[in-house]
Amino acid sequence: MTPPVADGPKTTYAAAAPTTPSKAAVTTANGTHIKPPQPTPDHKTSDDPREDNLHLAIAKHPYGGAANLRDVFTNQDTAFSYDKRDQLGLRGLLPPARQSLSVQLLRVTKQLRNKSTPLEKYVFLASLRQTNTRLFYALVMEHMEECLPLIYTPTVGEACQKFSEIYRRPEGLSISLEDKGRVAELVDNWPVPSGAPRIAVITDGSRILGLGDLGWNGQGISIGKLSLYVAGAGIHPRATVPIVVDLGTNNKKNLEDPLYLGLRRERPGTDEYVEFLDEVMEALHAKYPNLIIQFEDFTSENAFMFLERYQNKYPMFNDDIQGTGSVILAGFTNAARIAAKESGKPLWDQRILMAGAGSAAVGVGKQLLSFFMRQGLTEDEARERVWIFDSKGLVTRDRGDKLPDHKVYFARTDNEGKQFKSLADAVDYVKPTALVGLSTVRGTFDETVIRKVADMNKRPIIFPLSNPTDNSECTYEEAVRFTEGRVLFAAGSPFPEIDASQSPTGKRLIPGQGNNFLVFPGIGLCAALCKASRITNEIVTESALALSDALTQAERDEGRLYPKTDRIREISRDIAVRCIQMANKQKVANDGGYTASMDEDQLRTWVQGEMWVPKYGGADDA
Ligand SMILES: NC(=O)C1=CN([C@@H]2O[C@H](COP(=O)(O)OP(=O)(O)OC[C@H]3O[C@@H](n4cnc5c(N)ncnc54)[C@H](OP(=O)(O)O)[C@@H]3O)[C@@H](O)[C@H]2O)C=CC1
Ligand SMILES: CC(=O)C(=O)O
Ligand SMILES: [Mg+2]
Repeated sequence: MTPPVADGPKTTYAAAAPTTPSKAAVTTANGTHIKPPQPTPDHKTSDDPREDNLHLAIAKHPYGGAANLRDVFTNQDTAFSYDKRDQLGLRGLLPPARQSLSVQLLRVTKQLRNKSTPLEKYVFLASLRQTNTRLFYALVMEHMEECLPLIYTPTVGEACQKFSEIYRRPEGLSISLEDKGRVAELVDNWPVPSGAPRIAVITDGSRILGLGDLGWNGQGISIGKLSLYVAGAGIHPRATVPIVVDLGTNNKKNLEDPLYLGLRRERPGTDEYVEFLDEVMEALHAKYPNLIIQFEDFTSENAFMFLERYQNKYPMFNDDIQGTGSVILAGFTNAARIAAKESGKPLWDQRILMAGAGSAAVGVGKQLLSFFMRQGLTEDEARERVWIFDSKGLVTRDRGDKLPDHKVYFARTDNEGKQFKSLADAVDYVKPTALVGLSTVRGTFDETVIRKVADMNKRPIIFPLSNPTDNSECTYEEAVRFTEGRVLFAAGSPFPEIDASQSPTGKRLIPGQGNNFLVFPGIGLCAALCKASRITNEIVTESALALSDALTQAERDEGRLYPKTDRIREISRDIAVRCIQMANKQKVANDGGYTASMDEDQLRTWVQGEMWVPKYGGADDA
């Protein structure tokens, strides 16, 4: 992520000693010893981004030992062995004690916990990532549940709002409209050899979480998402490219802020926008043909437009439309099973009212159709079970306003001329079994709305999914209180559990976190490993089914709708396996038949072996 120091020779990344777990024989679950076929010639390059033991290749730096400490990927700080200190010219530049990664972890955990606010913790963690990448990821992975809300939602929201203010040093690519015509040159400046980067997250900062247009400050979202690719799916940090395309901002506050680091201009019209994005996509693809590009936090109309424009041309997906659709399909399937069991009604007998009709809501609505269709409903019957509600009320064909294309599919025609301006009225009309919130507006699920849905259902499904926490349609505490603890709940940002002593049911209650971070790392890992030429809708749906299946019996017994987040690596691996199988079925895997030749156990072992682990290697971890 952070480029290596600029004042020395290029990193020795390409020359690092290769590890070749994929060539090793695989022992399957039944004990068979099978040697997988050899990879295609370009499958393993000397740039292989899994390469972890880069420090082995560091030579004594011509500008002095200190330069070795400044390379964030190779730096081990106090863990450098005495031999290596001699070899690299580090004697005297480090404290005398030599400490292992685990002792370093104790120190940084303490330092993190000594910070008082989430934003201070965010800044501390960002500084650690920019100083010693492996220690940062070891910390995040050791304390996943504690760190996730700091490097991701909700804290990343506040960090993006103040991104220019808390800026310390550059991370990622900033491609601005001023660079039009020379984007390829900028991409060439990215200091990682061609072939190595596997995943980019690109935002234009125009709709960051539910916080609106933050312009260049949206770079924090690309960085946050890619940190989860590394921590959650084992993508090598140097194989990630956080990108902000800066086309200006319509955020007056940013434009007037002397500290703001983006372009000081308003956003251009659609034609200029598209021409620029085309240039960016071409430049990235030309240098890195297998790069997976995740679109993140574009305004809804642009999100749909670019997905349609690029999805059959490049290996890309839109996380807000497709990732969110997948993660909510998984949680909804698990919730619907519980509700159906208790009500005795068929699994398909659901009526979903969505507050919000943007990229996320429409993405979720479309994925939910696949749930109904798997129960035997036709597409039209499935669509009849989903209602969308926007800032003007229930979306109907005869409402009188011109609907953008993405709303037309779900616009109702069965309302007999009646319009429903308040969500409470829409609830009376629809009689939903499930409320899904992707409206960006706190309080949309107020007491009246929640109590109505609670009166209609034994186990009401309520998913307030807007981020960050302050934008959530309701809190977990409210949902539990107004449903007497019967709610089946998932929110976009984390909420605290409710202790048995405070719970209306007398049992500990655990909220779900329905957030696309549970699926996008697995989808990206799949696409990167099998070099997918396209990320098809079927691959995305498969990720949802795999996530739903990932829930263990123990987790179900605790009432969870999603697996525990500290199992994210295992979940991402299993999602990647299922998605690779789907990619092979759809003939979009581009690895010369390498993954297609493995059975599921072999594939799981191979995927696991490809996942990067933050450690110094050998004796240096001791
Ligand atoms: N949990 C997760 O994994 C994810 C969560 N999200 C969250 O979803 C939210 C929405 O994202 P996105 O769809 O891209 O954003 P948009 O801004 O495109 O969509 C917001 C939608 O909400 C509607 N809306 C606004 N006010 C109200 C209201 N009072 N009642 C009902 N609807 C209202 C808007 O109406 P109109 O169309 O009339 O303007 C619009 O349709 C964000 O907060 C984002 O953080 C997004 C992706 C993933
Ligand atoms: C989670 C996410 O992608 C969003 O809130 O936009
Ligand atoms: Mg998003």
